[in-house]
Amino acid sequence: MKHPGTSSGGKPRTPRNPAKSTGTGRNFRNSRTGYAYRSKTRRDPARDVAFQALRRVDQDHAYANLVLPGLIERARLHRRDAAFATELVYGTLRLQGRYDAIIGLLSDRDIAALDPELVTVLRMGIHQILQMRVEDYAAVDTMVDLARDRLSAGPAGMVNAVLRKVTEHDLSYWLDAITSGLTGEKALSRAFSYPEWIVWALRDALVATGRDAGELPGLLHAQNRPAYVTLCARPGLISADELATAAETYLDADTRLGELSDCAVVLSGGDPRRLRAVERGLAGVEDEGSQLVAKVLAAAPVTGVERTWVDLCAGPGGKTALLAGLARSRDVSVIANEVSPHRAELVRDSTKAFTDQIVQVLQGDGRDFGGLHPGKADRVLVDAPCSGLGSLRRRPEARWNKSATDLKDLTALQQDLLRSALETVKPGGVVGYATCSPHLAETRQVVETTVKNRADLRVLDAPAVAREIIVNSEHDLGPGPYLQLWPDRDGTDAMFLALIQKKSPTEAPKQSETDLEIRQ
Ligand SMILES: C[S@@+](CC[C@H](N)C(=O)[O-])C[C@H]1O[C@@H](n2cnc3c(N)ncnc32)[C@H](O)[C@@H]1O
Repeated sequence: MKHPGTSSGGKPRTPRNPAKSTGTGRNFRNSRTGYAYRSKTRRDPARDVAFQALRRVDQDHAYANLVLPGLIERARLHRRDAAFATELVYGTLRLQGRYDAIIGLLSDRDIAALDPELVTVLRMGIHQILQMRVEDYAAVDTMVDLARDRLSAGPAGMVNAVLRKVTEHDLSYWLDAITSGLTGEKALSRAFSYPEWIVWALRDALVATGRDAGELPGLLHAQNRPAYVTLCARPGLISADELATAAETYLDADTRLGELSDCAVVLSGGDPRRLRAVERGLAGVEDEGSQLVAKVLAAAPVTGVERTWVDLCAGPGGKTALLAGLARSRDVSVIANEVSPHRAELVRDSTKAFTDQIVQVLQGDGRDFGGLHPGKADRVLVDAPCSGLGSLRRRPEARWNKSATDLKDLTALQQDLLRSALETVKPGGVVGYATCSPHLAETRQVVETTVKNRADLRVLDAPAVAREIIVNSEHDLGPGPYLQLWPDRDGTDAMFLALIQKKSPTEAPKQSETDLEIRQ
């Protein structure tokens, strides 16, 4: 099979593969992840930090993005080493399914019978050899040292033997080897390192949104690449241009403005927390797809004078803060609701640049909100808790922590939250139902089950609303009525948005308008 980003054929690899990617990709000036053999000392600090982080994720089910910064800080890694450790951790986690298949070919024991710490070292080594700009000898030697240091001499010998065999061939050879005899989704699952149920889910979602199943490998590849950090310049507080200038000046980063959201500033690198605008809440880290979801909801047609918007599942508050900026300019206030006390605090922090008159944060179960505040809001956002299959670029371990059975509870919760939102919105108002997952069970099926037989509701054409406000009006957002963004097509997380309007009382309900075709 052909795999994006690899050369064809299974030739023995040259000592240094110029096609190797750092994984950080697209032509920004200051990419600094190139990293060779750092020292001859036993414990290479960057690799040791990566090992510890990977063990915490494996053992304690920790989130890489939460444990890694602390480990980097404690080890006092410099910027280049920190970038190396980050790439090693994220890349190893994403591609561990592929690497486990290679280990399976090279080991005489089943991978489940191997010491998990040894498996971690092997995965790290294979990632450096096949994916990173690290010389083979450096990858092998440092991993042998790490195994000797963290494990013992026996496993170090196995690390040496396995990794040396890996260096004998290039990525293309190994992809052919691990997919030999497999076809279709099984082969894609192996090669691109996804659980098979996710491959099927992404395929079904692609096809349902009018795309070709042949685009699936490109999507899987895109979800394996790290996402650029994107900032949102909150409307009325700072402009995207001002924010970009600040990032270039203080982070020494290259920037580009968004193609979809006029608030978006994409960074080539740098720690955005160091920006005063971020510290003061004038801007925040937020994927362009998430920004677009909030902006499209704010742009949807509603009737009557607007007073209140509600964000039903607000934590940690990225979309609330963007909505607040837009609401302020229209003399509207925002109520942000969040069930988790900790995340409600995060919403307060995200919206600290706005007064209490603009944003009020409540802590409570969103499922009860509609019953408590019926007809309260002109616009309601339900950014529902979901499987997160659309943000795998940012959550490297997520694909391994979720299972298809998790979806049952999630979709029940999503339906309850959507029903509550529909109670909260006043006639003539609009509910935006969003997920950072393209899974059909969490997206259109939730919407279609909920609006079925409700003559008082209509589903609006979300891509049509989006087209009116996106920066590049030529950008193809696919057919409506739902907006489904894709990392490979749009460069965003795979966010979903449905806009549902509650008809105003003067409108005679027409049953045909809600007779959506439900796909089983
Ligand atoms: C996808 S996140 C929302 C992200 C947020 N809109 C943003 O842009 O920062 C979903 C949120 O829903 C919250 N949540 C889960 N169950 C909830 C419930 N029953 N009521 C309200 N919020 C809930 C989660 O704690 C989580 O913070």
